[in-house]
Amino acid sequence: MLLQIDNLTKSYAGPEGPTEVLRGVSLSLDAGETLALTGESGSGKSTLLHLVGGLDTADGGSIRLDGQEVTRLDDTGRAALRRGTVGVVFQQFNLIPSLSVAANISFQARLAGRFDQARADRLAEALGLTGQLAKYPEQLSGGQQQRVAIARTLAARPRLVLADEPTGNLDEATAAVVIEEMLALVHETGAALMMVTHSPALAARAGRRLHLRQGRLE
Ligand SMILES: Nc1ncnc2c1ncn2[C@@H]1O[C@H](COP(=O)(O)OP(=O)(O)OP(=O)(O)O)[C@@H](O)[C@H]1O
Repeated sequence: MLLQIDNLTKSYAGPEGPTEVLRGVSLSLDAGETLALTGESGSGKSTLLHLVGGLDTADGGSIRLDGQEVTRLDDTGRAALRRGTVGVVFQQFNLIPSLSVAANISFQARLAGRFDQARADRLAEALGLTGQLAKYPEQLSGGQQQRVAIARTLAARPRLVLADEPTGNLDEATAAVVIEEMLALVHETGAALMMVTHSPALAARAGRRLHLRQGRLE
């Protein structure tokens, strides 16, 4: 089992005391599996991805990823997890402004020690970025930046891809390319994919679908 989540809980401080955002979430994901997570706005989808990606800490429960207990990792351990095991495509693209598009795409793969120029070139081409490689992030549209963030994640060949509305800023044809590339990575490397989406078409491409309602899976 690549990912095993048990009874995960998370609250945030609100104006009227703590709000429970995740109320005992359990799920597991094998290598090679794809999962779409749906649920209305505020149901806790992004929070769940952040916890699995080690970007935030849980209040209770456990997240075992590739044999490691994520909830017990310190900052250094979580950084190592993001460098080597998990690739995230989140709504904030977090591109590095001082690096060209080409350098942004290769950045994570180099950190993970898995850089492969041919793969980076292929991804740039598939995602329609070949003409943008010498530019800097601020010179790109939102949809182009999103594609760079996706290429960067897939170039590093993570074991688990966490994607939060990965096609949110993209037209239908580009969205279809993005999902094909994510599924190809899973197929080629035996990675797993967990994506949050409001798009029924995107959710339909995943092998499994789970719905989050008020912090609980159904
Ligand atoms: N850092 C935070 N501090 C306080 N409250 C937060 C924080 N992050 C999220 N929340 C709250 O937790 C709840 C769940 O948020 P989350 O972003 O996980 O929902 P979501 O299902 O991803 O929603 P959307 O589809 O709108 O992105 C919301 O009520 C939100 O206001």
